[in-house]
Amino acid sequence: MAAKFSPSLMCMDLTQFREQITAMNGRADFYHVDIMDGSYVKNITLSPFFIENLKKITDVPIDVHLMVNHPEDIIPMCIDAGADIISFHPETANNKIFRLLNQIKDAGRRCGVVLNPATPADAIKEYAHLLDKVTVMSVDPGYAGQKFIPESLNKIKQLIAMREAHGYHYLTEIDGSCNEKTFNVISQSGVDVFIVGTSGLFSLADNVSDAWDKMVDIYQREVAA
Ligand SMILES: O=C(CO)[C@@H](O)[C@H](O)[C@H](O)COP(=O)(O)O
Ligand SMILES: [Co+2]
Repeated sequence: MAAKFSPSLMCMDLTQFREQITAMNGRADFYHVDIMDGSYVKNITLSPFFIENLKKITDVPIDVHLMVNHPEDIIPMCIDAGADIISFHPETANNKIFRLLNQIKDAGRRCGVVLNPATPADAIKEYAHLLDKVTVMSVDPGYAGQKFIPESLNKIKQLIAMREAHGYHYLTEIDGSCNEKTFNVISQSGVDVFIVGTSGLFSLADNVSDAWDKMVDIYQREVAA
């Protein structure tokens, strides 16, 4: 399967919201929307209000990454705002994981979980059959621009092996510091989706179309190397 790219929109230039989204609409496989509560992680970024406005100018699937202590409070807002895929951190929902995954699925949306660098792959084994996507964090959650954690690559390989062994259908995805320095090692893990933020995409050029072309060139050069 060819690599899929999902720009992390907390890293976009919000002064150019419409221009950047229009330029990426024919190119992005998903839009990654980080929602934080200032408590689970000490940062606050995008919101259901952002999703609602994004939805007006795109058909690209909107993929929400919830970094919040109470995903049950935010999931209904994301569904109402038009999110297509909703993922949360399993540590924040251990006493309600089946209820939340089924709530997302019953609304006709896709569901996923996001694994912190310290959370093992087999944490998902009781509900892996329900998941449409598993995201592996390759930085501790909360901020853009952090250093890549190479231990995350083995987890992706384990998730792919579990998928093959049991016939699960989830996509695998990596979030954190996907860029020129890491594209090659990440691609060797077999991951399906790369989330690209400041270092991998938005900092490459002022114009996001040029930045996208550069990113693809860099990816092809690094992965072929
Ligand atoms: O969830 C997060 C951070 O908690 C990510 O989605 C970042 O938005 C992304 O990793 C930024 O990209 P980099 O700056 O790491 O390249
Ligand atoms: Co994220």
